[in-house]
Amino acid sequence: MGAFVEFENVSKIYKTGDVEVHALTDASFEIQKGEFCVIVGESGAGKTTLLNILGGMDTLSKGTVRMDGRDISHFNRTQLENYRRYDIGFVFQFYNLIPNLTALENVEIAAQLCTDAIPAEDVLRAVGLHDRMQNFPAQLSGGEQQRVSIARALAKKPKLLLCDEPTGALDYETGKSILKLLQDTCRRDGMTVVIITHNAALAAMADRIIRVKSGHIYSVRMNEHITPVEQLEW
Ligand SMILES: Nc1ncnc2c1ncn2[C@@H]1O[C@H](COP(=O)(O)OP(=O)(O)OP(=O)(O)O)[C@@H](O)[C@H]1O
Repeated sequence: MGAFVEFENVSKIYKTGDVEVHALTDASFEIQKGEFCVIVGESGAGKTTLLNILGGMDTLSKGTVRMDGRDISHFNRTQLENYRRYDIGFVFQFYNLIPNLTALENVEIAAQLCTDAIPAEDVLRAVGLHDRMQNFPAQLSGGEQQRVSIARALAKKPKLLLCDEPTGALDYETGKSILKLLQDTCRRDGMTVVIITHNAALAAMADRIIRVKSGHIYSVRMNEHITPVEQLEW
C-alpha cells in the first residue's frame, strides 16, 4: 500500500505570455498518515505551489499526486471541489475569518458545508476558546483568531490539515502556542498536519522535514530527535 500523501515527479510551470516560471520541478516525496510534516524553504522556493496542488487549489503540469489512495491530480472540477470541502482543512497566515460573523458563526458556516462535522462549540472549546465564542474577529487577538481558523478547519474532520505560515503574523510566544496546538491535534487526533514555512527553526519539531529549494525537493528527512515546541528558538 502506498503512503498517505504521494508526490511523484510533480512539475508545475506557470506561463505568462512567453514567460515560463518553473515553480516545481520533478518533486517527489511521501507523507505518512498521522505525521507532523514541515516543508521548509526560502521565499519563491515553491512551497505555496506545492501546498496549493496538495490542497486541490491548483493543478499540476506533470506528475501524479495521491492522497489516501486517490489520484487527485486527475480530478475534474467537481471532484476537486468535494476534495477541498471534505478532505482538506486549511489554515492561513492571515486567518481569513469573516469579520462580521462571531467566532462561533465563523466555525458554524464551515461546518455546515459537511454532513458529519464536529459541533462548532465543541471544536472551539478544544482550541481553548470556550469563553470567546460570541466575539467578532476584531475583538480577538491574532493568536485567538488563528485558533478560530484552526477550529474552523478541524470542524470538518479533514483527512489532512494544511497550514501556510500559520505563525507568520504572530509574535514569538503566541506563535509557539499555535504550533503546540497544531502538534497536540496531530498527536491526540492522529491528524496528518503539513506546515509550510520559511522559518527553518520549525523543522526541529517535525516528524518529517521536507526542504524545497528553487522548485526542487532538496531533501526529505525523518527527525529522530523531535524538539518540544517550548524549546524551539528562532
Ligand atoms: N500564479 C502564478 N503565476 C506565475 N508565477 C507564479 C505564480 N505563483 C507562483 N509563481 C512563481 O512560482 C515560484 C514559486 O512560488 P511559490 O509562491 O510557490 O513560492 P514560496 O516558496 O511559497 O514563496 P513565499 O514563501 O514567498 O510564499 C516563484 O518564482 C513565483 O513567482
